[in-house]
Amino acid sequence: MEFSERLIKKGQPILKQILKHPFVEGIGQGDVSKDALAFYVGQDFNYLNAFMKVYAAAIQKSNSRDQIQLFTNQIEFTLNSEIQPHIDFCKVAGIEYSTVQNDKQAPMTYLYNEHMYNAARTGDLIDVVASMLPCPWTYSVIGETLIEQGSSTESNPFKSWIDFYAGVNSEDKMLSVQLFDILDLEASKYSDEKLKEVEDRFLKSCELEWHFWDQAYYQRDWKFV
Ligand SMILES: Cc1ncc(CO)c(N)n1
Repeated sequence: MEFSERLIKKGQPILKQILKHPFVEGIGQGDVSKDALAFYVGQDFNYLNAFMKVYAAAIQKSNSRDQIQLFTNQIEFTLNSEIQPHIDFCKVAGIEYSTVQNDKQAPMTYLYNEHMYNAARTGDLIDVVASMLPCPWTYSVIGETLIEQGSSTESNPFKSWIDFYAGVNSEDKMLSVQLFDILDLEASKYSDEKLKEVEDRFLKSCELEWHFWDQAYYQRDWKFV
């Protein structure tokens, strides 16, 4: 079995939980609380800033110009295109995008960002890519699944959000395929023991995706700090 197949297989139980999460189901049903949406966008703005910096680490660790090109395109996409889904959520929440851009990192955002930075600091390209992949992977599956479920209707206020991650995500989907290809290419260089570590980084990021939705749904912030 290819390394990527193994990760996709092991990630299925978490992916299923993500698809069942009330925030994600709420997007499908066109019904998520304004507080949850505002909290999500503030945290996701922060997360995507970290995500772009981790792409920069992936560039440092790249082995070819094709890889450098891929990561460069992705930074550009995150910076200039991925603001659209944030604007979609802000519109439904009835807030200005600028009002959440200085929100402090909540605990799970901190954990997820630090988890990626750890891979950037201590790992090789394979560690960095494994920690980043659940981001495009889970969102492309969310988008596709919501489309398949018939949720992208004119009356759903999240239509544009769903279409972005399902359709534009032909781009996101292609991206996850390309990133899985990098993992397979790199995996051949490493021992089973090392690949177990890489798998752990990947699965932790999958779980952190679930926590990210959950944190925003319940607006869980630091309690004492
Ligand atoms: C936390 C998180 N994961 C994935 C994506 C998709 O890029 C996003 N915007 N935020």
